[in-house]
Amino acid sequence: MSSEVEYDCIVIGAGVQGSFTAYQLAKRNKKTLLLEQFVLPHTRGSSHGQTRIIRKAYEQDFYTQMMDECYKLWSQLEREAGVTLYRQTGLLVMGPEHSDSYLLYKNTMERNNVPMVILTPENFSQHIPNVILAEGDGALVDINAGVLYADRALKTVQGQFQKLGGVIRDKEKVTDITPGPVVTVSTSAGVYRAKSLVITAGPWANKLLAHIGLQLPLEVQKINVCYWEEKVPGTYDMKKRFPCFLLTEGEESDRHIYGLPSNEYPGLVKICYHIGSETDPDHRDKQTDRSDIGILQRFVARCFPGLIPEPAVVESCMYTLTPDSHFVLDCHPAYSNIVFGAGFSGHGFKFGPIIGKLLCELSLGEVPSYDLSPFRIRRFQGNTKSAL
Ligand SMILES: Cc1cc2nc3c(=O)[nH]c(=O)nc-3n(C[C@H](O)[C@H](O)[C@H](O)COP(=O)(O)OP(=O)(O)OC[C@H]3O[C@@H](n4cnc5c(N)ncnc54)[C@H](O)[C@@H]3O)c2cc1C
Ligand SMILES: O=C(O)[C@@H]1CCCCN1
Repeated sequence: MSSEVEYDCIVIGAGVQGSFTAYQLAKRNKKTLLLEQFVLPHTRGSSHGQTRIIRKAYEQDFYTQMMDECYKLWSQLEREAGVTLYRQTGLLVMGPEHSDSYLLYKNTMERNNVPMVILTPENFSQHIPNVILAEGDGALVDINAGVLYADRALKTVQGQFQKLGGVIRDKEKVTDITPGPVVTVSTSAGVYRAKSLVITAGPWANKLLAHIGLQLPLEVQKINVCYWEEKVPGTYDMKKRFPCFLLTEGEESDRHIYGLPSNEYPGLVKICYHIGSETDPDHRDKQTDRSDIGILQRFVARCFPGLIPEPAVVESCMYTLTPDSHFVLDCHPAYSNIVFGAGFSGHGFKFGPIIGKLLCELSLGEVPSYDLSPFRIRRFQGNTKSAL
């Protein structure tokens, strides 16, 4: 079936970034088509699952500063749609008190006046019972951080997009892209044209970019999403405002750990390792490496005495990592009407509303609202393969 309609913009990929981009375009009265290879909703990419962390605690000013507006955009969407998408729990940041990473978090938050509480080893257990702070670790709480209801957020933003007249076509895999002043996009079911194109294909980014002669230095990893059972139900519950937590980066392998309070599966706390194993997104389930689970078991046994140190549920999700873990937001070097957002490196969900706004601005040829230099492809220098 071929369509004669010419769109202002086509967005490829209905994960969190593509859905927010499409929504922003529709808000700007642009005739927009959102294409998705799978039947929605699906669990094969990076945006599925019930919960994600939202926080201002970052090592870099630019992320902390973008989150100012981003919190406002999340609550604007909540009001517009009449749904709850965010719940405040706080985020506990723990790391060796004098390490570079821990100090970067602390200093960035102080510099940007992010509301926080610093916990001493003496008062830690009073505020955070049932967690053991490692010897020599500092601890602080980003007070306004919390949980985003991820699946609900995706459904909401896609619904708002459709209410604004946007068109979603799922179960349509993009198979070819022909650049030009009007871009032609072929799918498994049709051919579409638009003045501009946005590619937000998550782990499939390089497969899509290959059609337009571009390859980015991205690594796709499968993450084992582990849930751990409470010995006494309710000990680490979101309703009791048990916080999300993360360990700051460090040399030791057991530092790349984070968690969210029990919520989606009653009595189960989500605690995961922030490093996965390389995978091909079309063959995700062939990757069966579980070496991270041993690291998590030792951590849970040591620091979370109220949990059974054996995962009760293990699910899968994918990260798309850049070499510096910063996002890619840019225009194609040769075709300025093709823009892309990729490499969200396991921390992009909370930024969805801002990413949507920025990709919308880029696709309309406008000056972006934020300095995009940390996100441009020129930072990869020799790493970007262009066949042009
Ligand atoms: C375990 C885990 C925990 C995380 N925790 C957090 C967190 O706490 N906080 C946070 O902010 N972020 C977190 N993230 C990161 C965040 O979820 C991702 O950065 C974000 O979901 C990336 O969204 P995306 O839209 O880029 O990719 P995706 O959600 O993968 O969307 C891309 C879409 O493009 C579609 N697509 C691909 N190719 C084609 C094609 N040829 N034709 C049509 N459609 C196509 C795919 O099917 C997919 O639906 C986490 C991620 C994981 C995996
Ligand atoms: O984006 C986040 O906030 C989390 C931090 C820990 C790793 C997974 N992503």
